[in-house]
Amino acid sequence: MRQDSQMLLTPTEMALADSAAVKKGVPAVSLMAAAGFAVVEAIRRRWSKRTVLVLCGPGNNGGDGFVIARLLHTAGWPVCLAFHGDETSLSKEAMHHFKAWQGRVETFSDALFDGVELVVDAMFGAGLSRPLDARYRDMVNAMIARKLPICAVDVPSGVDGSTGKALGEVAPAALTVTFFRKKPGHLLFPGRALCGELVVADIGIPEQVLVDINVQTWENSPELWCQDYPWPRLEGHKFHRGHAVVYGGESTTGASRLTARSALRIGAGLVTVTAPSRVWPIYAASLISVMATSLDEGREQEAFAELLIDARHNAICIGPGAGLQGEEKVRTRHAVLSALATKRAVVLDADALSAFSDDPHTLFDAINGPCVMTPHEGEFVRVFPEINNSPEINNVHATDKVTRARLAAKLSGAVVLLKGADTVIASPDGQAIINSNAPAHLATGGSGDVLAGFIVGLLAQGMAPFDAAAAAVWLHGEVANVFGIGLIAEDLPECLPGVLSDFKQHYCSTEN
Ligand SMILES: NC(=O)C1=CN([C@@H]2O[C@H](COP(=O)(O)OP(=O)(O)OC[C@H]3O[C@@H](n4cnc5c(N)ncnc54)[C@H](O)[C@@H]3O)[C@@H](O)[C@H]2O)[C@@H](O)CC1
Ligand SMILES: [K+]
Repeated sequence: MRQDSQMLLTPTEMALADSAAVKKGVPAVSLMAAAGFAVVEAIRRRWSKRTVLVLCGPGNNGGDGFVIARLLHTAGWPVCLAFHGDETSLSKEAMHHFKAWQGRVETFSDALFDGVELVVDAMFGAGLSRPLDARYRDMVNAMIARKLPICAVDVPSGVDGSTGKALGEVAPAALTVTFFRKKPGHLLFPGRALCGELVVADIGIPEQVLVDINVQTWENSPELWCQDYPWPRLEGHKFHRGHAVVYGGESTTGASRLTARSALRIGAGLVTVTAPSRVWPIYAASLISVMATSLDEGREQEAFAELLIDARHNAICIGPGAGLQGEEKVRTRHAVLSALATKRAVVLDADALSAFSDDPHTLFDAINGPCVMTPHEGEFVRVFPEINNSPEINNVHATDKVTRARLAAKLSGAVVLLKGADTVIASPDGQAIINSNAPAHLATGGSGDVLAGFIVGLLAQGMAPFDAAAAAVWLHGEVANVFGIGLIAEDLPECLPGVLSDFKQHYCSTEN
């Protein structure tokens, strides 16, 4: 996966990009000037001339602040610049711009905010390595108390650009201007909420610097996977579009029915729900284009395994409504192991994951083929308890969602889709995608069942697990955006066709 435009750079990777640009002949002073210029442009597009306070920290984030103060002053804005740090430790480029500032340099104090209408937060960016020292913290608290609009340079001070974690109190920005590429911390919560509107500015770093940086994290977008999207082909027929099997349980039958319908809507040629014979009539009476197969009473496990002997059943989803009570749990576990033994594409969601909370390694050992796991945070903790105690993540910078999902993928051998407002999809080879298009109203009962259905439907059509997971998550979010408030899970598959045709028109212009 190379899609340069969607790459997310960690602060360390951004520093590599920065120094590679300097090696290629772009002076560091110019990069800083361009960064400051971009922030001023963004400010002037959003706010009319007003009194501005620019708070500058000790590193290059503060250096950008010196440029911003100078350019706003030149444009006739009333500007107050305050700096806290050791002047003699400024980098060469920051010193250059510090000297170019002709006005007064104020020391940090609460009184600075009097009469101010906009604050530029240029205290800390990529170089933040620990919670803020007291003087900076006081300014952050003052910003929070005054409720003034804030434009943050690179990230709101206190947000870790790599993890999105807040190292202490953070004043939320109305606008954040970052440079060259977004950082993971702009998309991961709470960072995402603290950034406000996010602008990415070109500051003259040549794109070629990315070739030597082994970027492993992307923002989800159709550009990452639209080339491999399995559109129906004229010469194809339903058997070419795969046959998904969805394991149906006894008590919550709606969940697997939603999954099955979603798999069909996203284009699987055939979808079968299997159900114990006792409850089969419920499925049979309520499903039309989805088929319902009855598993004989007393030999459900064998019957499910026998069904899977037919290799045309090329993608299997277990979890939604599968059941965890008594015998049901035994059957759920057995179904998971039978499905994995086929080495065909398998989606494991909800109960299929929780059923292995006592012995997750039994599950991991069985994964030897294409597999996508879709835990939410609670299920993740149950299935990957060791990750939460791992020494590898035993520091504040690493306990983020991307790191945990990556470790889980490596440990299990499956693509791990860790759900939430900032869903992360990680592959065992270390690649990770952060999703950013999900609206708040997507958090509704059954929406996870639909997501599992979208994934298994794409797997049935031959899409690779990492791409299928990313595509399903993006389409899921997009459908919710298009439908809007009032959405219930049933609406998701019904609203998918319109979203699919818009997506096809936008991203897949050549006919298949
Ligand atoms: N990397 C790039 O390509 C570019 C970076 N630029 C700016 O440079 C910034 C990164 O600069 P730096 O690496 O100097 O990082 P910062 O400016 O974020 O801060 C680093 C400095 O703060 C100190 N520090 C860290 N945590 C502290 C704390 N809690 N309390 C007190 N001091 C603390 C460090 O010892 C170091 O002196 C970016 O965020 C961006 O704003 C721009 O100038 C444009 C180009
Ligand atoms: K900042």
